[in-house]
Amino acid sequence: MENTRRKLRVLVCCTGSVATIKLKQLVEDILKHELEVRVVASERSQHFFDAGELPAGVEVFRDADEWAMWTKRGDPVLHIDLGKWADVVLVAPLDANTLAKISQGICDNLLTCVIRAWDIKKPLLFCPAMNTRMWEHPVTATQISALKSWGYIEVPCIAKTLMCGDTGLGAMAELNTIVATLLGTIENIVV
Ligand SMILES: CC(C)(CO)[C@@H](O)C(=O)NCCC(=O)N/C=C\S
Repeated sequence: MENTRRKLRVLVCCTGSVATIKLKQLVEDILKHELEVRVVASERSQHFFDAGELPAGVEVFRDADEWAMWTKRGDPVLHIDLGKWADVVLVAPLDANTLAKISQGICDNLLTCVIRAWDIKKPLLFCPAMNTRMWEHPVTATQISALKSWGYIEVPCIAKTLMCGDTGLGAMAELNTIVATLLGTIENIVV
């Protein structure tokens, strides 16, 4: 009896942290595990990666795609359709701005609209990444707690010498940690 189940679908959402320079490697690492990947890129995240360098077949969705696709009743509503498509959302990296927006329910771009409309019965993992000074500001812990209160799964940041030369917490978790947490989260999903 061949396996009639489809591959699990991972929606990787990337934001405007410099850690988005690791997106290509992250997607490649996820694809090693019989998973399907699509990417939602915020406008600022595009400064840190080249969509043309991602593995073939990995579609990247941007704010403009939402408006190009919907013009009249019956047209697809991208942020809803992407949420229905995905079995799991992985926000990697989650920058300070998007953390704040998600924690308050702000939805002013494709990425935050997908998350605002997310079915919280399905898993959502987030990988904070920001400068140490941002990480240590008390507002951060408040916002992280809000996301965890909804059942979202944090892949905690780690201490490194950051791109600006500061040394401390705020670096995105290592890719192997992110992928291991993802696999552990989805291993019991049956589609
Ligand atoms: C970029 C990378 C992955 C290199 O190892 C690491 O420094 C990191 O996760 N930085 C994210 C923190 C950040 O956004 N800093 C912004 C200003 S310092």
